[in-house]
Amino acid sequence: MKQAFISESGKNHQKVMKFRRPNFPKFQHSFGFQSTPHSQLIHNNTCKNVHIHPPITLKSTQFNPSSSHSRSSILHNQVTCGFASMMSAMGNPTNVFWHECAVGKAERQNLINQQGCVVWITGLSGSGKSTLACSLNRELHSMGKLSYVLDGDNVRHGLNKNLGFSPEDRTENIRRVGEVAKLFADAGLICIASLISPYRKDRDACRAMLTDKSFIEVFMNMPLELCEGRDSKGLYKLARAGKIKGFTGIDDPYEPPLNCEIKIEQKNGVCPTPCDMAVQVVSYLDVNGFLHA
Ligand SMILES: Nc1ncnc2c1ncn2[C@@H]1O[C@H](COP(=O)(O)OS(=O)(=O)O)[C@@H](OP(=O)(O)O)[C@H]1O
Ligand SMILES: Nc1ncnc2c1ncn2[C@@H]1O[C@H](COP(=O)(O)OP(=O)(O)O)[C@@H](O)[C@H]1O
Repeated sequence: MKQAFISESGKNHQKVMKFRRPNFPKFQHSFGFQSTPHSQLIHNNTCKNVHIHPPITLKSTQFNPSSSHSRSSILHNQVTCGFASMMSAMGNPTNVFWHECAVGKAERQNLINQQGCVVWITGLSGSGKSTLACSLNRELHSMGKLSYVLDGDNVRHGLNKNLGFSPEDRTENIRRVGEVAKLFADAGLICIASLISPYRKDRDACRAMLTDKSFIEVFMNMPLELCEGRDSKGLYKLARAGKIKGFTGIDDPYEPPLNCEIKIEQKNGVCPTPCDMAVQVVSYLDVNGFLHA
């Protein structure tokens, strides 16, 4: 049987994966793993990353790394499997293989003495996302830490300039930024992504792209009245006048995070300064070991 099936077995994306292939009779495992909601089936000639809980060890006899027909690498509790016989997941290209390089994320991180991660800032327009992103970027820079900002507004001038604000376009906007952020994190950088990212499922999909707690969701928990009062771009006014349709917080929903790592909010009706907001995030990064390799 030239297929690898992944079947649902329980809640929260816990699934059972069974590999069946005549050339590898021993390679027939069932284990729970986290994956994206879309990954049901691995198709021919593709590779797939799965996050294994708990970590497992696969004997090398189960794979033949020198064979052009099979390939596998195991990093911590993440297994990368590539099988010529597998069939690709939804919409994935066929005949595409994963290429591993000699210099990996760990080496890059050692070089710059930090750990790659994604700081994902979400919140209403006007909640202070860009302000925090820039302030955090500056703070990290002054500490000798390498970071890069992916700002929703800016990315929409280039990579995502073909996207609007329909739910589908927002989902695609966030997916692309999530993928780019993942690459930056793999490069060893602290990637600061600042987007409204109003839908929980889209943010969760970005979280699922990363492993080992390196997705840090920061919720700008500012009341709509404050954001609207700021209205630095005049967009709320236009939205209230019906001149912009589907504006987040007015006639398009914002779904607040349920389990974010960091919440930035007012205290006694006073908003923290940009510097204080950045310090809050920096101390999280420090305590959680991201500021050293
Ligand atoms: N309909 C509608 N809803 C919300 N925001 C709108 C809209 N139209 C334009 N803008 C401007 O686009 C900026 C948000 O872009 P994002 O890429 O962060 O949005 S999203 O994550 O895809 O929802 C957002 O920037 P910020 O104010 O910095 O959040 C707005 O300036
Ligand atoms: N902590 C803060 N204290 C005071 N003003 C702020 C703060 N954060 C943001 N602002 C102001 O609010 C407005 C919107 O901030 P911005 O960072 O552009 O929000 P967003 O990126 O979420 O749209 C700007 O004029 C900015 O100067």
